[in-house]
Amino acid sequence: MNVIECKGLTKVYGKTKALNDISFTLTENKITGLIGRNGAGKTTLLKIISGYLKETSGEVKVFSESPFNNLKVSANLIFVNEEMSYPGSLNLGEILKAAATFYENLDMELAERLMNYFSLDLRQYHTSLSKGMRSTFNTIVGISSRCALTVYDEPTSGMDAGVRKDFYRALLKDYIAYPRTILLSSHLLNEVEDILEDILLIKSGEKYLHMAMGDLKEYAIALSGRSVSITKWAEERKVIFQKSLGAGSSYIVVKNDLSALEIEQARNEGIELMPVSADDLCVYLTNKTIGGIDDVFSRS
Ligand SMILES: Nc1ncnc2c1ncn2[C@@H]1O[C@H](COP(=O)(O)OP(=O)(O)OP(=O)(O)O)[C@@H](O)[C@H]1O
Repeated sequence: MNVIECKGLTKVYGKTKALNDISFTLTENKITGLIGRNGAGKTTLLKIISGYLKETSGEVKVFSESPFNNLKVSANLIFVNEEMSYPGSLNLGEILKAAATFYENLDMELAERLMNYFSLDLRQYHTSLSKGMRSTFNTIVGISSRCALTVYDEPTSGMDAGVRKDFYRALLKDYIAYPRTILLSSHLLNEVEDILEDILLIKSGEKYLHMAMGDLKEYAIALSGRSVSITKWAEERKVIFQKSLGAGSSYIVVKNDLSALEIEQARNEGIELMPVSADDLCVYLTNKTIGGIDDVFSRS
């Protein structure tokens, strides 16, 4: 079943086109990572899906309905981000109780065990929490609500490394026990790649790719060797990333569509072929230039 369907989704803020003609479909019970650089449009996309913002044009359907101001959609969806605010008069325990009246699958026992593990007191107030503790509480609400669609926007912002790891582990464990559709945004693919099944990469408001994590790991290949040989290989294909290694050597990343014959030919020319990590590849694909930051310092 399709949980999210976007067709030609566009969002314009004044003169800024935050999303430009994005189309994709998410099927149920998968964890998808929405990856993109600062300003790529991740928050805008997640807010439209979650019904907080209206699209400018195109179509978005969540559980086959338009999500904007739609109570039926919001009862089955939780959007977790750092802007989550709660009535100041309620303590954390009361917030959880109020959430349980809206989210019928909320597991209060799990929420309390997670609160205890992360040293959060049910009697504390949201406003008195540190940034990292607020994120931790918000993610506890997100996990224990067990909504059919859980949307996280940079859920670990402010958390220390230990809490981040624990959060992703808790999310994965609960997801395995209670499968649901999870869409989470991050700039840092290496932090989330172990729990992702699919990746949706956006760049400057446009969909760049949407594929299984396993396919992303095979998407590109790096060639390293003498610059004269590498230049020849680069001429024949689209280069995703390139850098000089000094002493007449270069490194390029290209799409992994080399034939067995080409691979043999490259090796015979003394070129080393290497895999490219999914994390590095996402950075290269979303760089503004194919040389990355080195281009700024290059005078030639
Ligand atoms: N309320 C707004 N008014 C005007 N422009 C906005 C508004 N919200 C976002 N934008 C612009 O839309 C674009 C996408 O912003 P968005 O916050 O969706 O990106 P993002 O990928 O979530 O970024 P980050 O990773 O930095 O949080 C940016 O150019 C941003 O400046």
